[in-house]
Amino acid sequence: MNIFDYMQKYDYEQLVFCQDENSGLKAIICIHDTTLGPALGGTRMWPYKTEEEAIIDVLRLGRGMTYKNAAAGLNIGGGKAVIIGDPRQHKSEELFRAFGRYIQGLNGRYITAEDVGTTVADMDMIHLETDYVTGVSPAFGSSGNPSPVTAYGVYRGMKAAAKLAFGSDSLSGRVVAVQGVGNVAYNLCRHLHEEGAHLIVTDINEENVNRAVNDFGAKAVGVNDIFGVECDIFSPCALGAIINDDTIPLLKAKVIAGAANNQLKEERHGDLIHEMGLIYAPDYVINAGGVINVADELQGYNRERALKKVETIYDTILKVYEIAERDGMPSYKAADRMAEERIASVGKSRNTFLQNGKTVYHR
Ligand SMILES: NC(=O)C1=CN([C@@H]2O[C@H](COP(=O)(O)OP(=O)(O)OC[C@H]3O[C@@H](n4cnc5c(N)ncnc54)[C@H](O)[C@@H]3O)[C@@H](O)[C@H]2O)C=CC1
Ligand SMILES: CC(C)CC(=O)C(=O)O
Repeated sequence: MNIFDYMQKYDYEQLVFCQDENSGLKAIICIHDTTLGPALGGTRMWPYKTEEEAIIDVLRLGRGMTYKNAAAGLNIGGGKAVIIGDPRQHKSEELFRAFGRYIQGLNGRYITAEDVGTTVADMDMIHLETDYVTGVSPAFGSSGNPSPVTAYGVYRGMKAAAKLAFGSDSLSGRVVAVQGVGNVAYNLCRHLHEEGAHLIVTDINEENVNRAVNDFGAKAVGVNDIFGVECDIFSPCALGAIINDDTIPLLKAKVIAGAANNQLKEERHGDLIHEMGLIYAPDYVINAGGVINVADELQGYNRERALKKVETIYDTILKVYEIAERDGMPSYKAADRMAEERIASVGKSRNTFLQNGKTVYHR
């Protein structure tokens, strides 16, 4: 991979490699675009097989955050970080503190939070070294674990998608197939169960499957069977690239609405599901609840205000479909257009000179 060519193609600002021999830290921070504000996005800890795999992941995820934050109406740019390592084996105070010092060194250009493989306890350790971390324990005045709020946003977005597909946003009696019932999807299943939806779930982690079966009466199926089950809504809540050549022909759902980042393996898969008449709630629009919640901390956290904003994901999904219909394009492209237009217009207005006109938040 030619990194500079790729960065130029998608207009990345900065890629930071962090290593600390003492703690074993190997991390990469990606700052994609800070037109709207400091880059905010979580830190993923994952046992990447190669360094290239980690670089590609952080670049894709960081750019996704630019679009997510812009589409959510936040004054926040896009970035992400990855730590190469197994979250079950390689976590330590030294590692997260070393990582926190690298974040502090960026002086607010990048602000972190949780993602797959990291927890509130990890953010607390990062917080020992830097202020530029959100999703820290509520005891510090922070918003805590973003997953339940992400789940609430996905639930709201799923209702909007149901309205578009079925003419009613009620999920009562609807069958929802959920792939991956981890932190976000467990909370999503709770909302769906409370509204009277029927759940079909799968996960590579048996404990997580059993929890959904016991708590919400979900039906469990095998990991490869989830794509082809009879259902109204397919909800991808595990990892990315799950809408692809192998899975699309199996889908029986009319709606795709889930929490996972980067659900489309390639853009053409978004075109394909559009041609098939499926309603697709673009991933970064529907899963913005967590980042809306942690971004609220930058103004002094107010949960009520954050949840009110998360509720608007419902309207944002409807707006994306308005643009899609107006401009005759698939929903994923309409979401990109909406985000890009906002970044371009705010970027233009920032051309006016301001003494000390910094966009970095000081907490
Ligand atoms: N936690 C948050 O607030 C946010 C999460 N997301 C995205 O939502 C997704 C889920 O996030 P979390 O719930 O926090 O992660 P998590 O790690 O708690 O849950 C993911 C679940 O998927 C399962 N899984 C992994 N591969 C699988 C496979 N092939 N088949 C079935 N199950 C599989 C895992 O065992 C786990 O239970 C991720 O893609 C994440 O990037 C996006 C926005 C915010
Ligand atoms: C988990 C969030 C707080 C931020 C993020 O990285 C995301 O939305 O993917």
